[in-house]
Parts: sequence; structure tokens; C-alpha cells
Amino acid sequence: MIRFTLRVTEFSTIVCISGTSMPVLRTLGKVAKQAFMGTPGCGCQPLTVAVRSISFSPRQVTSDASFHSVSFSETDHPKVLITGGLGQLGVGLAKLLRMRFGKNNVILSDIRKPPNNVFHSGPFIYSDILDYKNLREIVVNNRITWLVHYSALLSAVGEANVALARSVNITGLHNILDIAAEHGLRLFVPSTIGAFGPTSPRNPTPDLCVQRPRTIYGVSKVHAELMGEYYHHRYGLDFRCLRYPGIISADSTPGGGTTDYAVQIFHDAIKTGKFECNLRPDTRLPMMYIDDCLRATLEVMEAPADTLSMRTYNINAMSFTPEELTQELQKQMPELEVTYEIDPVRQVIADSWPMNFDDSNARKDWGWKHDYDLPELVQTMINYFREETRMARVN
Ligand SMILES: NC(=O)C1=CN([C@@H]2O[C@H](COP(=O)(O)OP(=O)(O)OC[C@H]3O[C@@H](n4cnc5c(N)ncnc54)[C@H](O)[C@@H]3O)[C@@H](O)[C@H]2O)C=CC1
Ligand SMILES: CC(=O)[C@H](N)C(=O)O
Repeated sequence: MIRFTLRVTEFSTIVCISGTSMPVLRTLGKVAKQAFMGTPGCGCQPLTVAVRSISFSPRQVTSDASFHSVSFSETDHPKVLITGGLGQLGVGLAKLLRMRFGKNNVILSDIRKPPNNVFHSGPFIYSDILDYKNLREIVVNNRITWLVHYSALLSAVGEANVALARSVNITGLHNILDIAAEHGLRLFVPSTIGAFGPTSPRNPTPDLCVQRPRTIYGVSKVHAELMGEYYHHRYGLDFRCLRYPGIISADSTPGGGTTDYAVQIFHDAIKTGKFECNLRPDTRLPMMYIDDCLRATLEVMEAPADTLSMRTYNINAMSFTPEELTQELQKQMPELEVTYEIDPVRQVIADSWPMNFDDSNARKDWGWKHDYDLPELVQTMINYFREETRMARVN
């Protein structure tokens, strides 16, 4: 049961999920009244009062707690927090951002234990996005200015656990939005090709069109796009969102999505020379190499606000089917054998998603340009795994 009560001078929300009651008191006070009245001209209402009450925080982090104790010099660099940072994309993004802004200016967080190499590569902190006060402490104590919100349950895993997906992807997002608005953060939330559905135009799919996804993942991502844009217009939140295609990476594994086959095929091809694909050979989906995805994320975060005519953009690189990916791989590994054992859940999802993505607005507004097409992607992935195999033999 979800109940919302909204008054002009007070905003109280009670959220009950799966029988668990989680009362959350939010106080907007005067800002609600001001915001309702709107601002002439730009249509944006700058946030002048906290979105939620910020009167106390019961769990203050002690001054000697790990990296919290470092004193930050005033620089132009943002202080970045990445949530859900131990998934397929977070570690790579932290590496890119640390190269640009300095190691200690980028904090990875997750609810899982980081592997040793990640733990020793820069600041890491435990953070459950469902714990609002703890999130606020982290933002305050570390003087965070940018928040990259990666925590989510992906499409296939989400369908297998709808209640948890709703909680993490929707309730978690509400916490993130309020904290970002309260503290004037620049907020990046990724959306996905999965934010479209069977009634969307699929070839190509433009930025603005019908969005009626049929997965909890897609529904939660449309919700995130709309809520982020709403907070932008209502409270002046600096919300930025890219709809990612399926992302392909060599050194990190996907977290349970529909596009996972396009990563797994490389692992299996190198290890066994065989791959069993869970999508039909003619299933066309937009895909992108991870380096392009992470660079796009940094570029849109750094883009001057006046270049952004929208706050949610499609980004695109390539589009292929399992059959086409196999053919490209077989140019270098002619012995590769691919068979098909269709997963009906993933197939139905894939059949409702875009086949090609129209990202002309991102290219026009902030100069988006991808580097990797299918041949470069395949070459890069194969090189990575061959080198890894060679190193394993040497050691
Ligand atoms: N990888 C892809 O192909 C695409 C990813 N995206 C989006 O990019 C973002 C990152 O994706 P991936 O890294 O692939 O996801 P992933 O599934 O690999 O990682 C998600 C992370 O969120 C963490 N998490 C789960 N519950 C949490 C909680 N309560 N508090 C904090 N963290 C929690 C998990 O431990 C996990 O490490 C997601 O929002 C996803 O929707 C969008 C399109 C494509
Ligand atoms: C495209 C995505 O959002 C993700 N990889 C998934 O398949 O769920």
C-alpha cells in the first residue's frame, strides 16, 4: 500500500511495501507554497529549503572514521559519490572520474563487500540507498557535490523479484532525489532502452515518444526520468539522465539483464569455443562498449547547463543481433559454435525494447559521439580475454 498526502504547507508521506511499514515524514514548509506559486521566466524553482526535515541525524560518523577524516582542500573538482558502485559499471566509472578529479574525490559505495583490488584503489563506503539518514550523513560528512546513482535491479532480476525491485529502484530513488535536492547536488541517474515498451516506436526510438514498458525495471526507470525532471523544474535540481543501451564490458560482469548474452558470449567463446544464447538469433538491440558509456556519463555531467535542452537523452553506438555478433566473432574464431535455448522471459522483454536508438539530440546539444562500432568492440573484447589467458598461463 502506498499513501501520499500533500498539503501546501506540509508534505507527509507514508510508504508501506510488502506489508512492511516505513513511515517517512517530509516537511516542505514554506517552500511548497512558494513552489506551487511558480517562478516567472525560467519556470524553475530554486531550492531554498530542505525537501525533507534535516533537523537531526542519529548516526553521525566519528571524525576518525576511515577516509571521512581526510581534510578536503577547496578545489574546483566535484566530490563524487557513486551508489551501487560494485556492479558492471561503477568500478569503471570510479576509475575514469578518479583520473579526472583525483582519487580521494570519488567515493564508491554499495551494500556488498568490495574485492581487494577495488577496496585498495580508492575510497569505498557501505551505503544502502534505502537508509535515508545514512545516505545523508555520507553526503554531508564528505561534502559531496555530484551523485551518480547506479544502484538498481536490472530487467531480468527485477522480474524475478518485483517487490525488491520496486523498493530499490523506486523508494531508493526517492531517497536519492530528496538528498540531492536538499544539498544542491548535481545528480546523474541512468535510464535505459528498457524504459520503452511494445507500443513505443522501435526502429528508431526517439527521445520523446510513448513509454509504456512492461517490466518493473522499465516502469521504475520511466518513474526516475519523470521524477528527476519534475524535481528539476520544481526545485531547480540539477538532474541529468542518459538512457543507456545494453553495455558490454570485459572486466566486469552484468547484473542480470536482458542484454547480458552479449557479454557472456565473449567469456564462453574464449573459454570453451561454445555459447548457448538465450535470445533468438534475430533479436536486434542497441548496444555500447563500456568506455563509450562511461565517457558519455562524464561528458553529460560536465556539459554546461545551457547546452542541455532536455534532461533525459538517448545515447547510441551500435545495434546488432546475436547472429550478427556471432558472425563478427567468427571472423577471428571460425571454430565458435553458437546454439540457441530461448529464455521466454528475456525474449518477451527484448521483443518490446528499441531495435535502434535515435540519439540525435545528444549529438546536437552536447556533442555526443561514440568511438566503438561492432568490429572495434569485438576486437577490443577478444584482445582483452586473449591477454588475460596469456597472463594466466605465464603466472
Ligand atoms: N549494464 C547495463 O547494460 C545497463 C545499466 N543501466 C543502468 O546503470 C546502472 C548501473 O548498472 P550496472 O552496474 O550494470 O548494474 P548492476 O546490477 O551490475 O549493479 C547494481 C548494483 O546495485 C547494488 N545495489 C542493490 N541494492 C542496493 C541497495 N539497496 N543499496 C545500494 N546498492 C544496491 C548492487 O549490489 C549492485 O552492485 C543501473 O541503474 C542500470 O539500470 C542502464 C542501461 C544498461
Ligand atoms: C539494457 C539494460 O538496461 C540492462 N542491461 C538490462 O538488460 O536489463
